[in-house]
Amino acid sequence: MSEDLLRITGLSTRFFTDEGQVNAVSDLDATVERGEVFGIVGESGSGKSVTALSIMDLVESPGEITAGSIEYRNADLAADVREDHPEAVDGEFVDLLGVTSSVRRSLRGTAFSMIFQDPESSFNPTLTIGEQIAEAVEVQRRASATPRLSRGVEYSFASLMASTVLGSKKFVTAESRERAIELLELVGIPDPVKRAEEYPHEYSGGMLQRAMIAQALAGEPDVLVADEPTTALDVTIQAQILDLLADLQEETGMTILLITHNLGVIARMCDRVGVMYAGEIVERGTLADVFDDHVHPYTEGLLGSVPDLERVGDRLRPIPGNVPSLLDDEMDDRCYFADRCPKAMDACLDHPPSYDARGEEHAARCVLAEMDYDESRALPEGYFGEGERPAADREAEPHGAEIEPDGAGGTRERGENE
Ligand SMILES: Nc1ncnc2c1ncn2[C@@H]1O[C@H](COP(=O)(O)OP(=O)(O)OP(=O)(O)O)[C@@H](O)[C@H]1O
Ligand code: NI
Repeated sequence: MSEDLLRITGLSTRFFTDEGQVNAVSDLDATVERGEVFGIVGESGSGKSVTALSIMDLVESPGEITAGSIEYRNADLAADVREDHPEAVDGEFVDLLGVTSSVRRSLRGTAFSMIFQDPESSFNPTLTIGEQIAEAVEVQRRASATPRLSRGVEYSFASLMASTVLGSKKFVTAESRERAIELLELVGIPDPVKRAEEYPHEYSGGMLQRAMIAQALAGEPDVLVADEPTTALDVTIQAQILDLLADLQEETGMTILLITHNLGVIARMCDRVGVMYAGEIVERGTLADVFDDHVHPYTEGLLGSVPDLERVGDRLRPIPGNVPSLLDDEMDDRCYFADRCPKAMDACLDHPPSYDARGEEHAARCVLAEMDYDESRALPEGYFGEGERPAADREAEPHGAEIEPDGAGGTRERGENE
């Protein structure tokens, strides 16, 4: 039996901009089990990256987590923080939103690591790859050698030393350099001893992506958050990087939160998936729940836009209509998908809660989880403005959505996880 590693409840993240309040993530619930690959999929602007940044505690001003809890199961951490933050501890779980930012910082790298679409941004062009990975190893070793609650201080002191006093070359021990070479080997960099001496610009995109994964693994994290890790790569390299992530997951037992706009990648990699729309998870469950037994017409639309998971290079047919504005002032209190939904009914004018659906952990924010579609209750054509809502029986002009196939997905059988 698997156990929950992360329990996210009612998470909301807002950006307080000059244009108004942007509801980037709203009342999001999800659980992630230890050792699984949990996918988050959705159109551009649906809040996938902000969800990841919220988990990593990397949301920057004017953004702010305004509600919810992110509970992380870690018995040692629970024991460490119980005295100072009893209200944040529930058995082995610690609510990360209830502890100090220095505790949060101490978890970055050791408990949670993140990789991004563009690896250039996570390397310094003036240092060799080997040095930078060794530095990450060093920082994590020092962090785990000190009591957790003082780590925040140790961290900033360490990075100050690294950057200004000693220069990172001297800061890094021979042991850390060796570990860096092992990590490069682990992620499949050929001739790692030699490649460790090279600079980021000497690496190809795929190799740099591998190096970033090595850097993220330096602290042996429990959870690797991968935000569109292969989107910028060509198809063959994408497939190789996904295979690498799957292998690493199997070897190390780490948990992966994989963010992608590509359903093929989800089908190939994930155990369970959350579908995001307008800052909410609108449907979540196992691959079988979501691919074969979905409730939400948005999920249906996304899947309908994948012509055939086995075929590479087909253009997708995007869901007609536009992604909604996330400006608080412009969000009506209704189902946010109703204006694009072919099955919108009067009941959809109330904002739906997350309903249990047929599978055990299958949930959907859609009244169709509770009732059948009833044509006599359908909202009239043009209810949300002329031409915005496609009628169920006609095809509207595709525009707006940006879900693209890139061929890296699709080799894994659906239903494998049933
Ligand atoms: N720094 C910021 N300031 C204001 N709004 C922001 C900021 N960062 C993100 N947002 C808003 O939050 C919403 C969600 O963005 P997010 O980046 O999470 O989308 P996404 O699903 O990751 O999209 P993509 O697939 O394009 O990466 C968007 O409306 C975006 O404009
Ligand atoms: Ni994103």
